[in-house]
Amino acid sequence: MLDEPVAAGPQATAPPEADTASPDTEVVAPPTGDTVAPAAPTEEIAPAEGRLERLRGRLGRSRSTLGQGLLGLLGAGDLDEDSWEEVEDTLLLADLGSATTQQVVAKLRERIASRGVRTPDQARELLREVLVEELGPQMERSVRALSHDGRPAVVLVAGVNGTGKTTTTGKLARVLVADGFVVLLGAADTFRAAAAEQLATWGERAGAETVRGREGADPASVAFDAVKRGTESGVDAVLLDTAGRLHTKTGLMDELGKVKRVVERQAEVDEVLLVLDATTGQNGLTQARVFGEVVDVTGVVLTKLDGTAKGGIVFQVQRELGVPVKLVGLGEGPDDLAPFEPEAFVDALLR
Ligand SMILES: Nc1nc2c(ncn2[C@@H]2O[C@H](COP(=O)(O)OP(=O)(O)OP(=O)(O)O)[C@@H](O)[C@H]2O)c(=O)[nH]1
Repeated sequence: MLDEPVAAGPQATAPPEADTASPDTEVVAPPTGDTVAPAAPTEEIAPAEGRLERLRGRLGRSRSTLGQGLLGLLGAGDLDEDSWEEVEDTLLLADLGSATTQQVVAKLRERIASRGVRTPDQARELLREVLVEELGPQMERSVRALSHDGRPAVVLVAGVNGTGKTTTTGKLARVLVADGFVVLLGAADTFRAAAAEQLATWGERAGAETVRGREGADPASVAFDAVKRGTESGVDAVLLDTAGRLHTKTGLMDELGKVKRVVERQAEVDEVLLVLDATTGQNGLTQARVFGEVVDVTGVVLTKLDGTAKGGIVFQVQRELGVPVKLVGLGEGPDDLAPFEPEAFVDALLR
C-alpha cells in the first residue's frame, strides 16, 4: 500500500553531499499525520522476553559438532596427545578459529591438570566455563538505550547482500514494537526495488512506517529523510536498512560511509549493526574487517545460526573484531531474532 507521498525534494531536505536529483522519498503505511502514532501491527508479535530460550532447539546442529564431540573426548578422563589433537580439530571444525582454539585448549589442559576431570558432568562444567570466558561476558551487548531525550535512536543496519539485513531490520522492528517503542524504518537500499518493498511489508506487519526512495534514488537522501521524519514525528527509533549489493565493492563502502556521514548531520548514529551470515564462516570475518574500516561497527548480528553446524563462528567474531555479537538470527520466521547471551548460547551448544 503506497499512500501519503511526502514532498521531500532536494531543497527541502537533501544535504549538500546528497544526490541533487530528487530522492522522491515516500512514506509507506501506516499512514499518519504529523505525529507517527504507534499503529497496530497487522499480526501478532511474540514478546521479546525469553526468545533465546524458545529458540534453543534451532542451535541443534551446532550442538552436535561441538557439544557431543568435545564432551565425549573430555569426559573420557586422562587425555593423550592424540585426544588433545582431536579436541583441537573439533573446535576448528566448529569454526572457532585457530586463535580461539589454541586459547581454549590451553585453558582446558591447564584446568584439567589442576582440577582433574573424571566425569562427563565435570567435563561439561569445565568446558562451559572456558567457552563462556572466551565470549567475554563483560561486553556490552544491548542494542543501545532507546531513550534519547526527544530524539530517536538511529540504528544503521549494514552487511553484504543476502546476509539477512532486511529481514533483521524487520525482526528488530518487531522486537522494539513489542517492547512498546514507536519505530520508523528507512529503506536506504535503493539499489534493489524489491528490498524497499520487502522492508515496507515488514513495517506494515509490525506497525511501523517506512520511508523509502525510488529505485536508484540516493540512499543518503532517503536515510536523511527517514531520520528527519522520525525526529519531527517523535518516534523512539529509526532503523535504516542499507544496500548490500552494488556494482563494485568500493562503491558499496563509499555509499555506506556517505549514508552515515549524511545522517550524522542531523542526528547521532547510535548503533551500526553489521549483519553476518553464520554459514559463511571465514568469509564473514573478512567482510567484517572491510566494513569496520568504513564505519564504526558497534555490534554484530549473526544470522542463520539455525542453519549451520558451525556455531563457533560466534567466538571468532568476538575475538577478531572486538565487537560484541548483540543479536542472533535463528530462522526465517518473523520472530526468530534473539538477543545474544553467552551463557545461554554455550548451554545450548553443550546440551
Ligand atoms: N534460516 C535463516 N534464514 C535467514 C535468517 N535471516 C535471514 N534469513 C534469510 O536470508 C535470506 C536473505 O535475507 P535478506 O534479509 O533479504 O538479506 P539482505 O541482506 O537484506 O539481502 P539484500 O537485500 O540482497 O542485500 C532470506 O531468505 C531470509 O529469509 C536466519 O536467521 N535464519
